[in-house]
Amino acid sequence: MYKQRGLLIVLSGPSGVGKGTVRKELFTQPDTNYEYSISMTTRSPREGEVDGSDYFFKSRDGFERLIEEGKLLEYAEYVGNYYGTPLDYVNATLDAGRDVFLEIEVVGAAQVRAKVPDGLFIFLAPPSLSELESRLVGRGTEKADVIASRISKAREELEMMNLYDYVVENDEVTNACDRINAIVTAEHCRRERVEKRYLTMLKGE
Ligand SMILES: Nc1nc2c(ncn2[C@@H]2O[C@H](COP(=O)(O)OP(=O)(O)O)[C@@H](O)[C@H]2O)c(=O)[nH]1
Ligand SMILES: Nc1ncnc2c1ncn2[C@@H]1O[C@H](COP(=O)(O)OP(=O)(O)O)[C@@H](O)[C@H]1O
Repeated sequence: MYKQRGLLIVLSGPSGVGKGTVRKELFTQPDTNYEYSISMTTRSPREGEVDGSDYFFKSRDGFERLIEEGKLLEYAEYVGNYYGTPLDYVNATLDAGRDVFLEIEVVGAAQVRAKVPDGLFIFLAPPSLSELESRLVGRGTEKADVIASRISKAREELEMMNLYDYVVENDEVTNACDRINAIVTAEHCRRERVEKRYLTMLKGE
């Protein structure tokens, strides 16, 4: 029996643009139907971050073992730390027909694009480069040298914008969430139309 898999939604964009903020806001909305995939990382936890909730915090050896065992859908090294998406969780959730939401950087997103071409890829863009820099500085979670690396990385990351299905500006968090929800709803409608067409064709065989 034909069963529609869940939709893989990828939210990506430069560090400091507000991905985490927008994602957290989306997941507080009662009608949000996506499952958030918690990533693995070798980065140290920030104050208040909880293992298994914000990230699964891993040692470098432990992470490299996951890579060798093929347990990651994608991974990337980002400013000195590994980040990656657990493959089994994503597959099991999609197979159960539920949507999965990934919040990842651009190199990993490109790997997901190659493996899951029917995913929905959304790039979160800042209103301007200077606003991006002031958000990174204003967050105050990194030291000056790390902020400088992230800002220079952000310039490269912005060049990847044209590889995405949609670009959403994060001017206000609520606006960005509304735009993302509208895009996901439209994608569901499109997929339903395609599925109906397919099932009608099968019946007519
Ligand atoms: N490729 C990849 N990137 C991830 C993953 N999880 C988080 N990231 C990205 O890694 C970058 C650094 O994350 P983090 O250190 O938490 O900083 P922050 O997102 O800027 O607060 C961000 O761009 C995240 O979106 C993942 O599983 N895979
Ligand atoms: N729309 C917005 N307007 C102003 N500040 C924002 C907005 N979205 C996020 N921020 C702030 O920008 C900083 C970086 O946001 P964060 O979600 O940590 O970014 P990312 O996860 O992309 O690195 C945080 O201090 C956050 O409060």
